[in-house]
Amino acid sequence: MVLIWENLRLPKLPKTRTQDSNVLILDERNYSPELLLQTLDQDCRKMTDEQKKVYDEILSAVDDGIGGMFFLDGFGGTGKIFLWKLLSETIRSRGDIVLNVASSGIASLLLQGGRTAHSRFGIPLNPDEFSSCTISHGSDQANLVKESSLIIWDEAPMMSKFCFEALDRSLFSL
Ligand SMILES: Nc1ncnc2c1ncn2[C@@H]1O[C@H](COP(=O)(O)OP(=O)(O)OP(=O)(O)O)[C@@H](O)[C@H]1O
Repeated sequence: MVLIWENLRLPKLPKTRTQDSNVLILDERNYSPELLLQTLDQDCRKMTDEQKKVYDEILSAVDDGIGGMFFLDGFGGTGKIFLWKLLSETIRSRGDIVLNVASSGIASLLLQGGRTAHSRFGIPLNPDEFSSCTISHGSDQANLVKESSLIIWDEAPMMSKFCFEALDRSLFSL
């Protein structure tokens, strides 16, 4: 007997992706697009002209895939976290990944899905000019970073420059 597979109405299995078993990636993609779009719709209208300019510039760098680094400075209460929230919601509503990190545990609590930069990237506690992060090539943590479209680092100037250099060095080797 010959079975013609096309004629058997078997359910189609979803395409498997290499990252489907990475719980860190699954966790970062576990946001409801419908809920995100609902709050986005309201909050996007509230943006000031200055916030909109920053939002557009960062988002177009993400969309164009050109990469880049942006430093946003402003007095307390001028809406930096408000902007991080909008950027995160926009990118997450598309099913893409944003890594929200902060220099301190307290600051990370204000970010959606926030973690300390030390914990997210495995930055050593006392870095020097030769330090690298503990994140290793091929690990779930490394694949999460590679899959991410944007990293938001709140209160970045609170950290030693060696932390950024360690991360930069490590990202090159992933
Ligand atoms: N365009 C806006 N429309 C309405 N509310 C806003 C807007 N921008 C900021 N806010 C609100 O103002 C308050 C302060 O904003 P936010 O916490 O984002 O400031 P911040 O610059 O991150 O402050 P800090 O540096 O102290 O952490 C928040 O309640 C935020 O929701």
